[in-house]
Amino acid sequence: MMSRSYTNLLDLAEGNFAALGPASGGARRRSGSFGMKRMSRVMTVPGTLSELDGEDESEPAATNSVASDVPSSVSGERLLVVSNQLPIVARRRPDGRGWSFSWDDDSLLLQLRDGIPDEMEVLFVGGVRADIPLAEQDEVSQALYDRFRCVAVFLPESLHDRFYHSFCKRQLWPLFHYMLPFASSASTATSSSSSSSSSAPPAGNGRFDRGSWEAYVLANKFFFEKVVEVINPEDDYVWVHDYHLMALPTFLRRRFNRLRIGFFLHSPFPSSEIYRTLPVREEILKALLNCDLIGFHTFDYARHFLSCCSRMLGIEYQSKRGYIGLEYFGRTVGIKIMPVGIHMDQLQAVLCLPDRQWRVSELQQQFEGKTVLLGVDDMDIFKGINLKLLAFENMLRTHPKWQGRAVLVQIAKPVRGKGKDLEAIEAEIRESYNRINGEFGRSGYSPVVFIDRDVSSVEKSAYYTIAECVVVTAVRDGMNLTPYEYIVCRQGTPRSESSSEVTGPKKSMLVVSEFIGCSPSLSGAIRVNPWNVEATAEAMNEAISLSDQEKQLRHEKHYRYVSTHDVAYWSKSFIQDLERACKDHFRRTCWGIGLGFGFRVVALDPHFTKLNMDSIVMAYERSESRAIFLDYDGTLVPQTSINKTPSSEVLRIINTLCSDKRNIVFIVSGRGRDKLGEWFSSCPKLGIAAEHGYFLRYRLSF
Ligand SMILES: O=P(O)(O)OC[C@H]1O[C@H](O[C@H]2O[C@H](CO)[C@@H](O)[C@H](O)[C@H]2O)[C@H](O)[C@@H](O)[C@@H]1O
Repeated sequence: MMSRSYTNLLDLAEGNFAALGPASGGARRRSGSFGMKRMSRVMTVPGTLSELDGEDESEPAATNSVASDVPSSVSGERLLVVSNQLPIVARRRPDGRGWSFSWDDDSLLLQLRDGIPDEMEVLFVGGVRADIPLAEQDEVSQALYDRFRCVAVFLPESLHDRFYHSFCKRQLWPLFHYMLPFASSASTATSSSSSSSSSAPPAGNGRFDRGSWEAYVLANKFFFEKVVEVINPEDDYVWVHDYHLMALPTFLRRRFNRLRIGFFLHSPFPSSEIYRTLPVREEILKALLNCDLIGFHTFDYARHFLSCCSRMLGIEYQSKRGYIGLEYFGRTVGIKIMPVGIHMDQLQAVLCLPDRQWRVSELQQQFEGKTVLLGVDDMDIFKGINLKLLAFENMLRTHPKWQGRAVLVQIAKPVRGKGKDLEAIEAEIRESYNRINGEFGRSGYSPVVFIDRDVSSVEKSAYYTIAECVVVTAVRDGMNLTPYEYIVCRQGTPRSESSSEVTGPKKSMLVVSEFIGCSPSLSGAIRVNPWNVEATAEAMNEAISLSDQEKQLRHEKHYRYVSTHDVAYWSKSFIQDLERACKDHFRRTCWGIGLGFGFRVVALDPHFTKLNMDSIVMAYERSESRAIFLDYDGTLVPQTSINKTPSSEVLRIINTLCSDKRNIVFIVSGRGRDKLGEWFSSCPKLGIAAEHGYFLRYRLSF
């Protein structure tokens, strides 16, 4: 059953969110991208296109837009990459005056440019990972646009808090990783938000909170406004990333009916049994369906999404020649399954750095005579770090030969979104490694080396190089690129361009959770259910005990895959499919209908035209004999009406039509003959085709 569509985007568009406080000046500005009106690609036939169709041209001229002075971009296709955060590192200048910016080379969003055709300019729209004071935001925006073609989105602090920390991190992120809030959560705990439109107390422990949802939608609108500042709707592609921005496609589609929009979800998409607990489940599905292409890392995530569309919206998918599509009001929404990869050149460049070799030697000395198992994870609640420690402890106990010989090095990268749950897990982890080191450690031997700080890429790659096995025990993870990085580091790189000698050991072993996105791609890994501590312990033992030949074979297989399915391969494939999904866009007749999240674009093949009222009236008046077939539900009574009985007004109109001797009027319906006969007993000149025509009642009188 469908839930009530709660938030009306039109309200939001009017800024009707009193409780969220005023928006920042910059983001409230409505500015168009260019001060010129552009020729439409579609030649419209008078009277056949909806009046709403002109929305694309409705943007006012640029005012205060960062892009208002960039006419050169008017021609040529561009890609706008929209994400919660820009691929930019921001640092306060040492003298405290102003900021310095650089590209974030580790950002996948930056790396994806390698798969984009050279002639396509890439622009980024997103937040800045630093607290830029309001007074400096305009200057920062201009600098980021001029130097990096990055369009900064600044959210007011309280909105950002509710959008990111409350709705994204406490509601969507856990749910998408299969963690349901407790049904009986107390109202005291974690959420700092208050609902602007609900009388329920603020939700604790991740229970759905309307105020946070409203903040999420409003934050998405801030991103939308920034896109509007720079977009050329007829030339640009927009590629939206991840779960933070799932409402954005609806804002974009409302304004630009024919815009080419892709979306990629980096997190898992959960089973429909989990997803359907989300009170705004239909709203989010419908918003995503305003895209042209929706991408997932794995077949399972896509399958879950498709079954949600089927069960919650009644939309079925079709698969043709290897492409999966959902028919949505005349548009086909493509589904793309393509796991992301790593940036080969960048990683190989790190492998060539001189200080890396030095660090590798240092680590080799430190762990001489030991077998190193390695974990590299973000410190978040789904990475299963404690499960890994428990499995390692179990291995040391059940295979005592490893005591004094095996070391688990665990790198735990701190994350931005802290929370109560994370603190509890950190305490649990600490307790585990202290216990293991207490029980099995001895002078010169610490079985667990725990590194809870961000390590440089040089240092990380050095650890990968000396590790005999990488272990990933995440209980859920969208993709997880740790195994890929490890494989490339173990392969090493030619010492010089003229030599084929390699610096890596060219053998590797992986123990990976079956609940992470990279697992299906790594057929040589030992897959484990991380909740099964004993089985994971056995897998660790097996991995480090295998012969070198076996480790080499598995390594080679993985390396072949990882090196050919890199980040450029992923983005190129996505953009190609997006182009393909949109190839008919500008040929089609389309118009927007529906309010709030019910908004969608109805698209028609150009051979269809919309009925013109004047021509119908003229044809009616001219004709000598007419056959009139009327559907019942949705035609004579509204689809949504609970009372399905025809109104007296409907009966009167039908009798008027029937009384004209030139008319033969029929109701054609799937409804039963008894009910239709009863409802239209006062229309003796009306014909009825009941039960899809299986039963016919011809007119009773002339
Ligand atoms: O913490 P957030 O700002 O909400 O971002 C979530 C995570 O995003 C990135 O990870 C996600 O994308 C990766 C690449 O597709 C995928 O491997 C991973 O499974 C996803 O969760 C980012 O790498 C993480 O650091 C963020 O925590």
